[in-house]
Amino acid sequence: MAVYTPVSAEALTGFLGRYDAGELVSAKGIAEGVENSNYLVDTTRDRYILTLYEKRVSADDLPFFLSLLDHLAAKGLPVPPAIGDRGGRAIQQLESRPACLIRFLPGVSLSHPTPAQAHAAAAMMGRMHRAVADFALARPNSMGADTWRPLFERCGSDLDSIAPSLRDELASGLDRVLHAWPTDGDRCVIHADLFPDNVLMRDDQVTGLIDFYFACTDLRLYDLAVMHSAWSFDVRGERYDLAVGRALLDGYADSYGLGAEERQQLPVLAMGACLRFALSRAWDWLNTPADALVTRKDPLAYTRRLGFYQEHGITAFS
Ligand SMILES: Nc1ncnc2c1ncn2[C@@H]1O[C@H](COP(=O)(O)OP(=O)(O)OP(=O)(O)O)[C@@H](O)[C@H]1O
Ligand SMILES: N[C@@H](CCO)C(=O)O
Repeated sequence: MAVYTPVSAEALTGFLGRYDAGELVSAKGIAEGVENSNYLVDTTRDRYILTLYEKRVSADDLPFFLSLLDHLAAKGLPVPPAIGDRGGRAIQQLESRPACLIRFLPGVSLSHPTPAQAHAAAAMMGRMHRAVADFALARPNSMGADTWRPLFERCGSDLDSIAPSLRDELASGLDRVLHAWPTDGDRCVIHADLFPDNVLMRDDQVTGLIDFYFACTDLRLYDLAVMHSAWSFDVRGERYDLAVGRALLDGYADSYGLGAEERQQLPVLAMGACLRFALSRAWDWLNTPADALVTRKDPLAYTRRLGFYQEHGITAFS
């Protein structure tokens, strides 16, 4: 569960006192998520999400993320902006961590998306890519292709303690993908982590896109490739769901467009996405203390997907 930083009732009451947000009624740690500490906060006025930013989110990046959320919300996308206190400040300190009070969005996080849900979510991604066309800020991808080999080297031979030959498998994947990585192609601000658990839905309607803390400027289609790798497989990465995979591409094509040449780039972009998540999960696997409250995510679920894309290439996207 992702509650790294406990928040005392006294500290939370003091924090809420800076806002026109009513009096504290209850606060519960949210089990989902691995990156930040999240609480569901009910007050006499409304329901909010309280996020305390942990290891991977730098306080220096928060203005970028919050401006992006404001920009998208102003364009009518269902994203959760941070709330300003009485002085208009959205970024606070709480229990010695940067913290924001965030608008609560309705809906439930998906665990097993249907094709109709995949279609709606990918169409929303396409809307998001259109909506950032006039967003002025940029942020390099802190988990972009240029970071994968250094991260692989930092994991070192310990990778083979996760699974025999994992190091060799990732090494050959990196050689293959980095050699073929596109140097051209549309770039824009992307979400970069649009997993099913970062989309809130009611039936087949998207009610929220959340967790923008990897958002960055990178290849636009890499965002779709991340989504394809995250949505189109069972959790262990063993079974590919053709109907969901197709629905993602159709949904994106309907709202943004997807040319034949662009489709050709998807296999290498998806293999890159697999390396990115296999490596970040492997790093966490090797570096999460045994007594941590967070559930480690399985890196092998992404090496299996990598194997699938290597085997099937463009046929996975037709
Ligand atoms: N604005 C919101 N409205 C409603 N629920 C939310 C909101 N933000 C977060 N949540 C809930 O909190 C959970 C964890 O949030 P989030 O995914 O942002 O955490 P994280 O630690 O950054 O996760 P991740 O592992 O996906 O990077 C979500 O799955 C969702 O259930
Ligand atoms: N969505 C990521 C966690 C954030 O990097 C994963 O499932 O590995």
